[in-house]
Amino acid sequence: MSVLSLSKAVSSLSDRLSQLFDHSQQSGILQLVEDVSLPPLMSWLAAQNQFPKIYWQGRDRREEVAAIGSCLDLSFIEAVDDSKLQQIYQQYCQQPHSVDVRFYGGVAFDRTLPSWPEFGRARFLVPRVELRRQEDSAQLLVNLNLNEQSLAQQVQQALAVLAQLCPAQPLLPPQKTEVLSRVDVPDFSRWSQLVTEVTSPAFNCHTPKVVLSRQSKLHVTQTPDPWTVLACWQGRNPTSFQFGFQFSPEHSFISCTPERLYRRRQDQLVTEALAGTTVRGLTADEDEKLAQQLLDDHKNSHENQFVGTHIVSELTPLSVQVNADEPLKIFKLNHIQHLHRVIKAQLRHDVSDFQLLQSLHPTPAVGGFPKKAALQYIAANEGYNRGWYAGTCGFLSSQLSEFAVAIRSALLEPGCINLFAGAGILTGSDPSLEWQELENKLATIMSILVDF
Ligand SMILES: C=C(O[C@H]1C=CC=C(C(=O)O)[C@@H]1O)C(=O)O
Ligand SMILES: [Mg+2]
Repeated sequence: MSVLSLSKAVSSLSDRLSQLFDHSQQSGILQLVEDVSLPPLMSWLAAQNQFPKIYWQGRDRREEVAAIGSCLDLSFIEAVDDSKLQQIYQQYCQQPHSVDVRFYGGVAFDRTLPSWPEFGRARFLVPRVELRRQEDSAQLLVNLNLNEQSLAQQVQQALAVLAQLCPAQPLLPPQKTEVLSRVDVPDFSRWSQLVTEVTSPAFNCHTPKVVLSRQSKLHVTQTPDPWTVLACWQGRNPTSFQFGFQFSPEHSFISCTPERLYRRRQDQLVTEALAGTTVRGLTADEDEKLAQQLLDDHKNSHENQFVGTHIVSELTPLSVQVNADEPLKIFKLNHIQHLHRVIKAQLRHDVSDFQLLQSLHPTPAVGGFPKKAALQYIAANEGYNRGWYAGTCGFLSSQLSEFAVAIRSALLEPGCINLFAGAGILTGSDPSLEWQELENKLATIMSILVDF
């Protein structure tokens, strides 16, 4: 049987929705699925006028998702109530008729602090409509939440969303943005003070690593379309995760991050230590030499080691077995390269994604070591609110969950683009070199946004 085009699959699903029969004993999420031949998902998402909009592509390109609307939206503005989140999640995911319910969302860098409006300290949702590409299959899914409303009401809402879908439009490369001004927080002089303090023996003896970061606020004449920017970013770093959350037309958070927090398939977990950075060479020889220097460099290996050791010690009580790959490898991006160590674990059967998120996030690749002291120092000294930058974003489902670390990211708002970059500060860090590392980490997105 030939696979339906998206427009035919939408009509077929609409027909099926209209014919649904109300069994009053039904509860939870009812999911309708059609196999479909999909258009390019980012182009499709960019063309839609309904919110929220979510995009996700895993680093190994095994899953790509574009989703709009929601039938369940869990937003934690004042505090994250883990037990409530977990309870609601389990209630929706352990029902016999839920084929494959996924919760997409994110957790802020420091969930004990106020975060960005709309994004909250944590926000997870079950979309109304999802387009999913997985390995060789592609599906259109519609989710109905029978715990919140009657079947008839949910059907009506789903039909309205399907009726307003727009066809995908080709995405053109983004126009260069006119930057009126750029404000860095912290600025270089404050950054130097902070790096000097963190590397001083008096501080270092209790908190040996802090990942300091900077917000670069670009005031622009016109905010670009987030999906056009993300599509271009994806082209430059295809081996990174790409994701975006746009809860309303005004604000969007996009990321093209190389870093995985974890991927879990049943009880098999893959995570990693990604920290330690240098630039790419202009020739293959120079690139190789830079990679070797990075592998041999004491400060950078130490920077990575804090992350690996912490992850292994957090995973050990949750796992039957934990293995960290030896030796360290190199992860190459468009402008920079990182030290990389893969860590695998077989989880104990009673371990939930919420436990994993709590124990792994934030790793010393974005926070520091010890975690609590580093987070306190960041909150008191960095001078801006990180929100979802260096937070974690991804999806939860009963069989498969995956989260990326939200670095190499941008928050787009009316009239400004906020870019973020951080660097691990420890013994051996030099303020000017670490500042240059921040610039190197922004090089790809800056080359997409502005003319040099
Ligand atoms: C915190 C960031 O990068 C982390 C991940 C990889 C390498 C890092 C480093 O070498 O400092 C950082 O720990 C960022 O890009 O904003
Ligand atoms: Mg570094």
